Amino acid sequence: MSTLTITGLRKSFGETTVLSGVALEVAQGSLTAVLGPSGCGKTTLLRTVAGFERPDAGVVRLGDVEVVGPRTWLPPERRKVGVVPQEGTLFPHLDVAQNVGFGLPRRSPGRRERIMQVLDVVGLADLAGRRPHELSGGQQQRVALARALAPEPEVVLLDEPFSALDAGLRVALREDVRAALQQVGATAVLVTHDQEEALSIADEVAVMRAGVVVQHGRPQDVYLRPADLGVARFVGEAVVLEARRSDTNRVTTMLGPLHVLGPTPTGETGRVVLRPEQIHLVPPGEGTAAVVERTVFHGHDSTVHLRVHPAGTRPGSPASAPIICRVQGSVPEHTEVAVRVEGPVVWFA
Ligand SMILES: Nc1ncnc2c1ncn2[C@@H]1O[C@H](COP(=O)(O)OP(=O)(O)OP(=O)(O)O)[C@@H](O)[C@H]1O
Repeated sequence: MSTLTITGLRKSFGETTVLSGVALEVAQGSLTAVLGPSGCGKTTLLRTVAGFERPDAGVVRLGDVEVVGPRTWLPPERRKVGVVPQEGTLFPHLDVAQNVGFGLPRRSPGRRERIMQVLDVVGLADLAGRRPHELSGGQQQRVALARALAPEPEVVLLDEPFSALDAGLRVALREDVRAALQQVGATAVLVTHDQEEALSIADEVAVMRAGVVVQHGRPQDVYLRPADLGVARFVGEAVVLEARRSDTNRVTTMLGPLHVLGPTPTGETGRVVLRPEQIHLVPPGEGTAAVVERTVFHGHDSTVHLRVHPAGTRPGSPASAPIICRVQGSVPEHTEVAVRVEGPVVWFA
């Protein structure tokens, strides 16, 4: 498998610009999740790398091979790219082994062994003789992955491969898919609009917005050091507070003085972003006073919506602000509590 390098990729459909200069590098053997809202150009990006769309400009390289460039255009079948689409792309009249072998030369020696090898990687060697309609949705997607891996592609592209599955199955399958990709050392790009999926299985996350990659990095960095407020709000839940710089790396907010992770604040006023799990409920008097407005139960935890009343303001006054935090169990509405922030925050001027 090779490193995938994309630079300056542009694509418009008529008047609509969909990709406006995408740059992305996916290291050999790693999985990058391309995360972005509906319509930001994720699928178009994948289709361009696969060769199903022809870009207006830009370069795509697989290792040393330029597959798209100013004077290069390799058709899909010459690119060594494996594609796992959303769903329902298996041939219904072929069994599992025949589906997996579809992209392999008919009479190549070792064909059967290769089919069984990749079925083994996805844990389906026992089902080689079944037809697609005899498989669950998750098994069908694993066959689709085996089919993509069979011809030993340089890169594997997965376009929302779990979106048609129910929540529980999706979590289990994405772990299996990650393990299978790792086992064969695949260079892979997974497109998703599900931020939890992106953060949990990818080595790196590339956040796309309006046709460009706005941030690319390890999941922890994208979550804890978002490049801008838009990324902060899209990747996980964000609490945004007005802030005033008080020292080199300190700011004053309605939740008290906070430490800034970086970049160092410039200017006198700005906003800081923190995550709900940084906000802790403490007994009244031990933090900033707040009132519980609503608790939303999720099973594993609850989101508590609070309204904070900074010192000197009255309930309902414009200076009070809504924030959220997470707790185990539940807190009744109208409970008077106090909140304290742990850990650093990120500043935006
Ligand atoms: N063949 C096409 N002709 C015209 N417009 C297109 C074509 N393909 C995509 N678009 C437009 O390009 C934009 C981006 O589409 P794309 O499918 O790449 O987004 P996406 O981020 O994958 O969205 P989703 O998550 O909803 O699949 C959309 O506005 C879409 O309508």
